[in-house]
Amino acid sequence: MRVVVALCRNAQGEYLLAQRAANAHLAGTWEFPGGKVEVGESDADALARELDEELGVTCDHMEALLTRHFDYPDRSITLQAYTVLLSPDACARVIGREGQALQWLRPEAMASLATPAANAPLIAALRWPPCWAISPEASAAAVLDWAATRCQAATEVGLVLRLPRWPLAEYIALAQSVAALCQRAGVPLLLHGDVRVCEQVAAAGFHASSQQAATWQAQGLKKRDVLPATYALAVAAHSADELRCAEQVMADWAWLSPVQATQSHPEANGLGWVAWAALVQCTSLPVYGLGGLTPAAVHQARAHGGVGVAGIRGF
Ligand SMILES: Nc1nc2c([nH]c(=O)n2[C@H]2C[C@H](O)[C@@H](COP(=O)(O)OP(=O)(O)OP(=O)(O)O)O2)c(=O)[nH]1
Repeated sequence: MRVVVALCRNAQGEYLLAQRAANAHLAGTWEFPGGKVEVGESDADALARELDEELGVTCDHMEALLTRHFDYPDRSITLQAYTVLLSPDACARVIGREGQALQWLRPEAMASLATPAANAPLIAALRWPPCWAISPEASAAAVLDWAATRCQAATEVGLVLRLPRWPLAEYIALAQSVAALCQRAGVPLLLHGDVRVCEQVAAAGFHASSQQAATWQAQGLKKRDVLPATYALAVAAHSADELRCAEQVMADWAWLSPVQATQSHPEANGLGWVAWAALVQCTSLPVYGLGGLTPAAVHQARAHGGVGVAGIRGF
C-alpha cells in the first residue's frame, strides 16, 4: 500500500501532527497528515486530496523527502514523505476536519509522543542533518581546522569526532574544543571511542562501533544504561544481525555500510544501493549510508529508505 504524508512546517520550525482516530489502524498515535494513494492517483493528487479532506488547506509546494518501506504485523506500507510549504495564512486556517486533534511540534519533542513505528526515519530526517562528516585522523590543529571549516559552511552537516588511536585524555581535550565550536554554530557533534567521554563533553550523541553495541547487547544494556539522558546513540552495522543489535540497544539510528568500496577498506565489496535498501527493510531504525559516498548521494539514500549519508573524504 502506498501512503503519502505531508511534513508541514511553520515559521517556528514546528511540524503539524494529527492524532489517529480511536478505531483506526495505529489508533491514537500522532501521524503526519496524509493517507493512501488511490488507484489512478498521482502522489501530488493524493496529498492535495488528503490535505483538503483532513485539514481544509491546499498545498502551495511539495518536495519529496524520503521513501521508506515498512512491514507492520498486519500490513506493509510504502511511506513517501513530502515537505510541504504552507503559507502563514494556511497554517492559521488549519483545522481537524475529521474531528482529529492537531498539534505543531518541533522534531526533538516528537520522541515523547506515541508515533507510528514507520515514522522514526521521517522524524530523524527532520531532526538531524542529512550529512555527517567523520573526522580525518590528523593532528589536533588539523582536526580543529576541519571542524571550524564545517561549522562555517552553509550546508547542513553534523560532525563525528572519530580518532580511534588517540589516548582518552587527549581525545577529551580536543572534543571539548570541537564541542564548543559546534555549539556556537548549532552543529550537532557525535563523540566516538570510550563511552566515558560523554560524561566530560557536552555533545549531541555518541557513535558506537558494532562491537560496542554487541557487547552492550550481550550484557543486556540499553542506550539509557550507557549514555547520559540527552545523548543520541548511533550504531555502526554491516548486516541484518548488526541492525537488530542496534535496535536492541535502542539506538536512535544506524550507519549501514559499505554502500560502495572505500579507500580505507578497499578489500570490502560495496553492497550497492539495491542490497543496501533490502537490509534497511530489516529494521525499523532510521539508517544512514556510509562507505564510498559523497554528500551528493543523499537523494539516492533517501530514495532507498535511508535518511542520509556519512563519510570522511568529500564531506
Ligand atoms: N496518514 C498517515 N499514515 C501513516 C503514517 N505513518 C504510518 O505508518 N501510516 C500508516 C497508517 C495506515 O496503515 C496507513 C495510512 O492509511 P490511512 O488509513 O490513514 O489512510 P487514509 O487516510 O486513506 O484512510 P481511509 O480513507 O482508508 O480511512 O499508513 C503517517 O504519518 N500518516
